Amino acid sequence: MVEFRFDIRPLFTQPIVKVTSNLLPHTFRGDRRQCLDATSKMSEIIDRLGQLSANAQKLNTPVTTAQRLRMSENQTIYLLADINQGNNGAVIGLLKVGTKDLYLFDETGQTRKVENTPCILDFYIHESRQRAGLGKDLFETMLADEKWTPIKCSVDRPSEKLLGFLKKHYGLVRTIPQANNFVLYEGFFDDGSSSAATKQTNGAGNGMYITNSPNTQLFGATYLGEENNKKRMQRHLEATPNLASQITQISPVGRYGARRPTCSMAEIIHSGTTPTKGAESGRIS
Ligand SMILES: CC(=O)SCCNC(=O)CCNC(=O)[C@H](O)C(C)(C)COP(=O)(O)OP(=O)(O)OC[C@H]1O[C@@H](n2cnc3c(N)ncnc32)[C@H](O)[C@@H]1OP(=O)(O)O
Repeated sequence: MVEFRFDIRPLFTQPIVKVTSNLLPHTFRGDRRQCLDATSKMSEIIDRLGQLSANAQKLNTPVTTAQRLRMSENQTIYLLADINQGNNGAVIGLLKVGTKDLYLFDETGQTRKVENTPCILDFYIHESRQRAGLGKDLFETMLADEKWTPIKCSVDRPSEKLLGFLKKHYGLVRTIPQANNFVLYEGFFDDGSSSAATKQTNGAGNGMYITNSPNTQLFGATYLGEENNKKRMQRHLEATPNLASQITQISPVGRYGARRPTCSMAEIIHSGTTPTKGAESGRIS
């Protein structure tokens, strides 16, 4: 347990408090002087717990510091304390969460940009109190407060212990492979609304769309939550007979879309006219 030189109890009027960029517990009430005192103490608590979490995960630098929280716009730290410990009480654990815009692969390997993805960013329970259900208490409080469900959370580089925790308490096992450090579980993209979290409030509705597909180039972003999208596109295709062939002719992006070098042999054969498809790919028919 993590004890401090000061009494933590005025900061923890309840066992779990929530702290955002103002570095004050959500329950805090006080004047300016008390406010400065509280932010200074809370900074110390966050830095200590962040360092212990980094040590536990063998990270060179902490993921969680007071400075980082102060600079963040959409991160929240939940802190768990035992106010009956010793003379000053003790802090037991930390859970940092936030939302991010991420490019993610779905189950079919399609890339999607998901806005406001709920992310589990850092999680730590002091070694002396692990495996006693306290992590679950902290996590459940966070889920209820954020109105998130576990399956809709992405997890930033989870440790073996956290993987075990998610398996044990929420039955999360099967992951969807990603190209980044985030772990997603099967079911993340499920349900009609495709909403990554029930608390998404961005202007783009559920904020999820397929990227870089020919359809996106033709029709703009395809919002997956719209049940009528397929029908809308079908109607559009029927009304525009050439469109289906245009879709296949649209130049791809990335290295496949790069301009090919002119084939000088083809130029000689065709007297400087545009190379044929065969010549373009290096073959002379
Ligand atoms: C995105 C990230 O934050 S990744 C980093 C996650 N944090 C860490 O790895 C730091 C060290 N670990 C911890 O702080 C804690 O173990 C936490 C936060 C992962 C879980 O908190 P706890 O209070 O221990 O969880 P709780 O008691 O509710 O659940 C216990 C389950 O968690 C997992 N777990 C917890 N401790 C361990 C451990 N030492 N070894 C293996 N699994 C563990 C197990 O599944 C365990 O169930 P079991 O005892 O039946 O095997």
